[in-house]
Amino acid sequence: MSSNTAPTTTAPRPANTERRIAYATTLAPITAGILAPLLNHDTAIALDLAYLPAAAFTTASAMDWIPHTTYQQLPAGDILHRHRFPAFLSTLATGVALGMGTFTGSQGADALLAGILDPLTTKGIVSLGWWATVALVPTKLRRILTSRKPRTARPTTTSAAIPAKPTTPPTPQTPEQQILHAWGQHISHPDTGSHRGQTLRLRTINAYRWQGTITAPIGTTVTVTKDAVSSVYRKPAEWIDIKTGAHAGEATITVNLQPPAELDTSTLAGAWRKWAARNGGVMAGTHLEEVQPDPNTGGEVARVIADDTLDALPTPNMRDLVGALRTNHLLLSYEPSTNPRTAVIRLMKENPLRAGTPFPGPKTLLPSEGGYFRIGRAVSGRPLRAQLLDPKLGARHLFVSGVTGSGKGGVLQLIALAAHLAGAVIIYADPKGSSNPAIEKMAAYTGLGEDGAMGALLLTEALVNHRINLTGQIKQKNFNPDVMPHVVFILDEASTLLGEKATHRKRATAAVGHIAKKGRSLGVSEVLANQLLQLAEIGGDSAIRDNIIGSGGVIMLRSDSSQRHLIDLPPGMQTINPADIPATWTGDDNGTLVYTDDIHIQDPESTFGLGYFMTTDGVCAMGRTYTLEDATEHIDENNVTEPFDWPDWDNRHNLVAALLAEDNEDLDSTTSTLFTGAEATPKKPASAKDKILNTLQDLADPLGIDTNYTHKDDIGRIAGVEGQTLANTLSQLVKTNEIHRGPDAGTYGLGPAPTTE
Ligand SMILES: Nc1ncnc2c1ncn2[C@@H]1O[C@H](COP(=O)(O)OP(=O)(O)OP(=O)(O)O)[C@@H](O)[C@H]1O
Repeated sequence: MSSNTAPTTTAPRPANTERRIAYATTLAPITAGILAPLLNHDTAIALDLAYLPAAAFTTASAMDWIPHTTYQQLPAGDILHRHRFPAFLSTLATGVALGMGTFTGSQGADALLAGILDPLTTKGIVSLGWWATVALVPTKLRRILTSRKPRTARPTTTSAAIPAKPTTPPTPQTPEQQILHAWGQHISHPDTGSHRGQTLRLRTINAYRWQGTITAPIGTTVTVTKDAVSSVYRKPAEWIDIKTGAHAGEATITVNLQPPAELDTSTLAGAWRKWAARNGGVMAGTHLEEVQPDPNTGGEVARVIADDTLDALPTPNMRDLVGALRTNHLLLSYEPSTNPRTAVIRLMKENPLRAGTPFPGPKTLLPSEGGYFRIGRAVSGRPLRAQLLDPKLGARHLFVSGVTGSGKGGVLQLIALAAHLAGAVIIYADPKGSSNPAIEKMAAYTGLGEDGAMGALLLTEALVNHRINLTGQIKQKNFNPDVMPHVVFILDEASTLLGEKATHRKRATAAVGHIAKKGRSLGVSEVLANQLLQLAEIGGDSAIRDNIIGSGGVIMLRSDSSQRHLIDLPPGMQTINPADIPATWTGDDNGTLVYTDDIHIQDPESTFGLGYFMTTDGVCAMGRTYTLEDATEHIDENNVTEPFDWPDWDNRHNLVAALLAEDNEDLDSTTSTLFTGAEATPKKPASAKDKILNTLQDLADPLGIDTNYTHKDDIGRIAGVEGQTLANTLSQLVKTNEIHRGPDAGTYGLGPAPTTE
């Protein structure tokens, strides 16, 4: 739909009227010249007097001094206006003829009319000038004088013409015409408009609103105001929106014909505009697009877009945004996207996560081509996915944080089940004791309690060391699951081993850091769960946090607000605050102020599993894990994968015992406060180092003169230390000069290597 300035079509006029006026205008001077000498004195004076106002009118008309409203009042005012210049010439010539005829009689009139025949005289020159003026009149009016077609007054535009006095009802018939007419009359009209020459082109019109484009004359800008439009169309100014168009001389206009949704604060659009996006508001400089109902939540969802004045959306303080939209944290979801100018806002009536999503079955945990499995649902309905093995990059790590009861165990169980179903080896360390029996059923090795968990950790580290050697030998650069199975090491309550007061802190920190660093290409994933993300809780080693979270991401369940400052949250997600998640779904602040015994208090439902999921899947969203209290029914205990690439696996229990003993020995040498006295000292198993040194001492020359060398196989057999542990311990003892290599390959002797002089 398009139109220019309001076409104000005048009523059809009898065709001859204009022609008659043209003839009269043309013939008036000649008629005056012929008749004037014949008039008696009184008639001549009356005619002269009548001439004066007519002359004044045509002169003023020719000079454009007469207001258009005056023409509108006159019969055939539009014709008078259109032919004002020939009318002026005709009046001029008529005045001269009238003057000559009435004041000098027939002699003067003859001289004026016939003087042209004697052009070289003064009267001839005057006559020539008069005839030239007279001749100019029909020349100007020739189109009308020669026209044979009945002529109707042509439609005119208000920017160029004067609306004629209507002879038929002038009201435009269609809504479009009415809008354009009113615009042409009151806004763009070249003489009377409030914003002259600023024309309107309509684009759309319906029962709710009309929209169009305002164009200013070249070289000027659009200055039409909402107030001006409001006054013309009798609509409140806040129903009207005027925005800059493609260039300074253009603007787009929307006039709502009924209260727009943006003004109704019970809608998302209204609340956003009035409270969130207001000047100085939490989301000033933004607007909503694609606002639509959200069947999942009974509320509304929309895209938040940065206005042209902003480069990127501001990062809202969620508390402010929740307040601005008059809602609560559990009913508002704000999801930024990778595009810094857009985000998704969801204002819910009912949080669909409250009801929880029952675990849909093992197939949801099977990895996609890219290694992603589903562990829950985001508030948008999108599945929440995590990844432990990337087909190209290798193993991924994960961090799960949340206060006690927030559902970390539930997340770990789902992750373990995904690993189990995918045929991965699970090594499970649970310092709390048996807090997740289902995971134990899936694990190839489980270490319970503090020491047990430490053993599982050291076992995983030894496996990583084995794979470092193995991949070096077979020259394998990237992880290949056909050569070695994927391993998932799960450490719950990590601070028990890594926290400031943890007994095994130093050793455990080194091991966790080592696995986090080397695990990717060796196919060993590390999944840590802890209440807090603070460095003090994870060995004081930022590399651990960075390597784990930077690898597979973090799942932040309900926690305290400081946690979000500890990691680099994805762009835009600085808004999230795990402390905003309440412990229960009922937390109505608008509840009763005064309680009596008969007031029913609803039992609260836990928000376990509810949190922010920031995994490598690219979305960072509020979501909740599937409801799965116990995974046992989905576990195949006869199908628990073991690390077939590691020969020492069969000896894992001895190995763990030796590694723990070694660690305890180190602890002993540095810690004297662990035990209160000699009587209280528990008998610890000897470490591999002790066993080897004792063996070599037993085999040494009793006189201490010669050095006896023993083959490592014999040392291992006598000391009861095997495989990798034997090799590692021997090389460690050589390094510390407690033993040295013998002249024959694979033999060792006690003490530092003898000096050769
Ligand atoms: N995904 C889930 N499905 C069903 N129930 C769950 C789920 N997650 C948690 N729960 C319920 O919430 C309770 C507490 O969860 P969970 O033990 O996982 O919390 P946590 O964060 O590990 O706590 P803690 O640190 O004290 O061990 C569970 O005993 C279980 O009843």
